This record gives sequence, structure tokens and C-alpha cells, in this order.
Amino acid sequence: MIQIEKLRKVYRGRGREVTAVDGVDLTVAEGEVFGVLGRSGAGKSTLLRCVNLLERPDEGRVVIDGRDLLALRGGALRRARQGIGMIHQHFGLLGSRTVAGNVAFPLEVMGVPRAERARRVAELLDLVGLAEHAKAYPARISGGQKQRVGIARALAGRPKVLLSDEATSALDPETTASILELLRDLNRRLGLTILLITHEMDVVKSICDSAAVMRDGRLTEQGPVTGLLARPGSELAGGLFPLPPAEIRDGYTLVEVTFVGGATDEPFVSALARKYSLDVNILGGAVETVGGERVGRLQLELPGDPSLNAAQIAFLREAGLAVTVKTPTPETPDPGVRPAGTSAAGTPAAEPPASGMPSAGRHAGETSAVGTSSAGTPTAGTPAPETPASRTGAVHDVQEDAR
Ligand SMILES: Nc1ncnc2c1ncn2[C@@H]1O[C@H](COP(=O)(O)OP(=O)(O)OP(=O)(O)O)[C@@H](O)[C@H]1O
Repeated sequence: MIQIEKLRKVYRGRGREVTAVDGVDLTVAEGEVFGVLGRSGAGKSTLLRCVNLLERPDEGRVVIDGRDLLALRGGALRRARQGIGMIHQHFGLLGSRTVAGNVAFPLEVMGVPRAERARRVAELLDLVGLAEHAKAYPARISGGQKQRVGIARALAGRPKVLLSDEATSALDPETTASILELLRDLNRRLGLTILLITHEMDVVKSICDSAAVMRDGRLTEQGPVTGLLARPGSELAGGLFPLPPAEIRDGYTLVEVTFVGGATDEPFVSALARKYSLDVNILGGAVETVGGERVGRLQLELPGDPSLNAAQIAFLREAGLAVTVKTPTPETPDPGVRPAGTSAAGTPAAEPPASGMPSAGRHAGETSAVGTSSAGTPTAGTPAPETPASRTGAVHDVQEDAR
């Protein structure tokens, strides 16, 4: 539905050049919710604004629903752009118009006759749950309601594509959740393709089928969210499942295990411990439901150097897990985005509820902290304390293997 090829946008002015988008290739399938995640200044807004030509790219192609936008002019371009709705962080409502008046505005511009306009506005307000507020003015409604008006207005021209520019960044967590739920609902009911930009990992986790990470104008990784989460070294996985600082003890092997879907049904840690008579130490981890699938990351410590644990690591990989063996390094990478479970101010959210092993059944949407244990049958449910007799130090991947 959306194809972006070799897109490049350079801002020039006052003897200065800023390459905001630097050769981006991106494909969003029809009916998909695709999130572009990145820190401030990464180029996300520019990328999004190039998709509906609010910014004209310097190079590259933007193809929406089979039409090459940069090749269109005049009426053809206007019609193509009507097929692309957009919502914004600060809503952009007209304060002098009622809720209904704001939604009617694009229909007036399109020349839709009055009676049909009234019908369509009523239908749109119903769709976003604002039928009772049709006559209210923006100053009298909440932020979440304002964004609902923005969404109704964006859908006025029956677009196939909706662009979302940090649509929930100005909202509190509860309202954010309700707006994300509405977007997901519209995506399913209308078959709407959604391309959103965000710096919030939780947004990607909640509604995105696929995602990309953007840094300095480039996409550093992209693909289906569950696939990225299972990829060792993925920034997305690191941001979604921030693990405590890893500490490698002499004579031990530290591994990170990522699992998606079915693998979580198998009690692989206890199976490993039993098969090799090992004391497996669970240093930290989390399990979440992403895109309807259970996904998680665990940090395990196995007795013995990595060279002595080859069979154990192979066992985990054969169980369908992505395994990364860690080794000391001076620095850990900075994902550059707000991790999941942190507030707008960047402070950690409340401790997730303690619960059992990831192999045990979990409820959708639940986050589970897995605490430290050091027995053949690992226990869980306690927050991971400082590991005694360990030395601090960042770690990096020496051995990577996606399933
Ligand atoms: N109109 C402009 N003129 C000049 N430079 C610009 C313009 N708009 C953006 N930039 C620069 O382009 C780069 C990318 O900005 P952009 O707004 O696209 O990033 P972003 O990831 O959306 O960040 P934010 O979330 O803070 O908006 C930044 O260095 C920014 O300063």
C-alpha cells in the first residue's frame, strides 16, 4: 500500500544543510499498522510529511496504492492526497468551530453537498464515539476527545491510508491506550493502513504489526515486530524488554534468550537444568503479549565458560529460541527511544507484577518480571536483586543466532 524508495530530504538554509531523511526504503502492506520509532531529530516527522508531500523529497519515490505521488500534478495529486489522512500530536482543531464543524471542514473543501455532509459527519462522530459531543467546542473537551475529533476529520475523505504524527504523545497513559485501541479498531473495521511515528516503545508494542527504528535519517532495522524482537542485538527488543545491567562472573556463561509464540509453552529453563544437571541462574527477564503473541527475553547464567556450554546453548536453539552469548565490553548501545513501561517523563513505571516462569500460562497484555533463582528448578516471582559475587560491566554480543 505504501512504498517508499531511496527517499532523501535535505533542508537547506543559512549556509547549513541538514539531511533529515537519508535514503529510506520502506514498504507498508495493505491493512498493516506500521510504526517508525526513533528519538527526537531522527527524521521521523520529515519522513511522514514526505509520504503525503507536505514536504517534497529531494530524491526517491513515494508510491501509495499503486500511484507514484511525485509524478502527479494538479487535480490528480489532490485526489491522491485525499486518500491519505493525517493526525497530529497537537490535534490542530479550529477553536472557532464545533466538533461537528471541525469534522465537516474537509468535506466542505471537497465540495460535498450539505445534506450528505451532515450524514457523513454524524457517521464519523459515531465511529470515534463522539456523537454526544457534536455541538461542543474544542476548548470544552478533553485531549483524548480532541484526538478523536482529529481522527474523525482525517477519515472524512474515506482514506485508505492514515498517517499518525506522534498522535498520543500529548496524552496521559490511559487516554493513550484508548486512542491506540480506537486506531487498532479502525484499522480492522475499515481495513485502514496506518503508518505512525513515535518515540514510545509502548505504542509499537500495543498496535504495530511491523516497525522500523530510525536514527540519523536512516532506518537501522525494520520488519514484523515479533520477528525483530526475536533478533539478537535488535534495538527494538532492547527497548521493549530492557534487561538489568548484565554482569558476567568468571567461570560462568551469560546468555540472553528471546522467545516468540510457541516456544514459551515449553518449560525450557527447567528442561535445560534437568537434562544437564545444571544450576541455571535467571538474572532477569520479561514476558509480554505483542501482536497477540507471547514474546519474552530472559537473561540466564550457566555455570562454566562459554566453551563448556556449547551443547547447552545448542539445546536452547533447538528448542526454537534465539540465543545470544554475552561477553564484556566497555559500552552498551543506546536505543534512543523511550522504553516500554516508562512514563512520559522517562521514569520507570511501577514494578510489573511478579509471576511465574515464562513457560507457565500468562494472560494477554501481562508483563512479568522474573527474578533471580539458582536451583535446578528455577523459581520466579521475586524482583531480580544484585547478583552477589559478580562484577559489573556492560556486555555485548559475541555470538548471534536468530532462529
Ligand atoms: N523545516 C526545517 N528546516 C530545517 N531543518 C529541519 C526542518 N524540519 C526538521 N529539520 C531538521 O531535520 C532533522 C529531522 O527532524 P524531524 O523533525 O524530521 O525529526 P523527528 O524524528 O520527527 O524529531 P521530533 O520528534 O523532535 O520532531 C532535525 O535535525 C531537524 O532539526
